[in-house]
Amino acid sequence: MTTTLTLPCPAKINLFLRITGRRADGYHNLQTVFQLLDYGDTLTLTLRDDGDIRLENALPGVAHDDNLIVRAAKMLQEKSGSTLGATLQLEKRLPMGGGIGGGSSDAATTLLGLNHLWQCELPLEQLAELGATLGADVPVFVQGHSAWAEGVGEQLQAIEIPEQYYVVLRPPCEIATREIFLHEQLTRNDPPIKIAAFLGGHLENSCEKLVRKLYPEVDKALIWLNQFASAKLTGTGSCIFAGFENKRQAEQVFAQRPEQYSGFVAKGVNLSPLHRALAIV
Ligand SMILES: C[C@](O)(CO)[C@H](O)COP(=O)(O)OP(=O)(O)OC[C@H]1O[C@@H](n2ccc(N)nc2=O)[C@H](O)[C@@H]1O
Ligand SMILES: Nc1ncnc2c1ncn2[C@@H]1O[C@H](COP(=O)(O)OP(=O)(O)OP(=O)(O)O)[C@@H](O)[C@H]1O
Repeated sequence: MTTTLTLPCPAKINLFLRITGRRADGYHNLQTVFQLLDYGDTLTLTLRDDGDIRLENALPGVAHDDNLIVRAAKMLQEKSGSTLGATLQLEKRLPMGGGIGGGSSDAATTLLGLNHLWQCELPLEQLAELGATLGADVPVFVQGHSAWAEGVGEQLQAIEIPEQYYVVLRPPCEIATREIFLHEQLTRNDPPIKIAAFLGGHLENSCEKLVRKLYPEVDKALIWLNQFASAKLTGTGSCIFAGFENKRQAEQVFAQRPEQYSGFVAKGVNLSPLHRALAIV
């Protein structure tokens, strides 16, 4: 029986983001394409038979019980009726408040990892539904495929995207998703498009104009990266990205970045590294 698993929590970028309306509960209906990346956090999950859920390393500013990893584990315990517990160790690489889905991906890896260790055998659809209550980006990480998404990101259609290398830069600021979605100047009336429009053209992120205005550091970073390739905001920021045909080109651009930008180079992948590791295809 497996008692320990070490699993990836990949990042995502939104290749474009349209906001098509606002629901009665205040959440926004979106159209986006989630591109999964082969870079992210790493989570080690070890079985405990006393039922406790213990995350060993705290994140700055996040209380133990508020961490999405702990919340996901407790939720699965409750839904599955399992009496088992887990010790969890997180190696955090993804910047928080970056629009690259770090917290959501950690939660998804927790759900899939514990589903396996505790032998709950809940199907991915049910785990995605559970995950959606923790964060709008959890379902795509649970389903594990780059996807066209609608609704608040839970209506997913897996798609194959030509694999490219991305430079992802993190300007020196953190942006709360909530702040952008609550802002009165956010564009909320993008006409809905069909998937063919994405496949055939160049689409924008509807949060970008507002984020550039509120966060001049993001504006500056986009101007810098745009010298090399078309650069865009992911999610509600603060990270930005640009795609390149090969790893060498991406690494050359990344190496020239001004020192105030952190970030990474990653390959866009259609199948999640998590699903590859768990051999769920
Ligand atoms: C912008 C995206 O990153 C695109 O992938 C996601 O939709 C955001 O997902 P997330 O960070 O998991 O967001 P959540 O933690 O679910 O929501 C944070 C806050 O953002 C607002 N929110 C979020 C998603 C959405 N479709 N509409 C919203 O209005 C809500 O005020 C919510 O309280
Ligand atoms: N395991 C976790 N990792 C990161 N953030 C977490 C975690 N658990 C709780 N949080 C909280 O969630 C907030 C959002 O974190 P996250 O890294 O997912 O932001 P994001 O990259 O903007 O996400 P998204 O792309 O989904 O908008 C953090 O500021 C933090 O307070």
